Amino acid sequence: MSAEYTFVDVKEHQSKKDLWLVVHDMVYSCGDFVDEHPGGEEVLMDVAGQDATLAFEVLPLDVGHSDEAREILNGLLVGTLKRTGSDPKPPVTSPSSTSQTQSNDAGT
Ligand code: HEM
Repeated sequence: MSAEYTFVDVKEHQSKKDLWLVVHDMVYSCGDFVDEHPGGEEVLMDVAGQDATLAFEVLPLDVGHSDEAREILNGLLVGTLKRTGSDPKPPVTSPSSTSQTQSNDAGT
């Protein structure tokens, strides 16, 4: 699927059963996966409807998720993110970019 969604669209899916999140400007529908997540449903609910790039890449065990987790994520893809002018910039997650400090409040 290659539909395009804005954050306005993504934010409409914040319930446990209908949970979208953004990782690297791709949009994923994770409702069916929430109960199976080894990290628990709470952390997914925390980023529901938001950019979860940092949460996915960095927070778990300080190293991010495994390749297996990435494959699961791929299977949940519903489209790509279309950023509009006022949207937060994508978080910088490259390990080589430690000198960059960037605040990314994707919340409302
Ligand atoms: C749809 C997106 C996600 C998928 C498919 C996913 C998948 C997984 C998988 C398969 C694991 C097992 C370890 C591994 O293979 O890396 C895991 C662990 C974990 N995940 Fe996620 N995850 C997602 C999003 C998140 C988010 C947004 C957070 C927020 C911080 C998070 C936090 C964790 C934590 C803390 C663990 C470690 C659990 C433990 O072993 O104690 N995950 N996740």
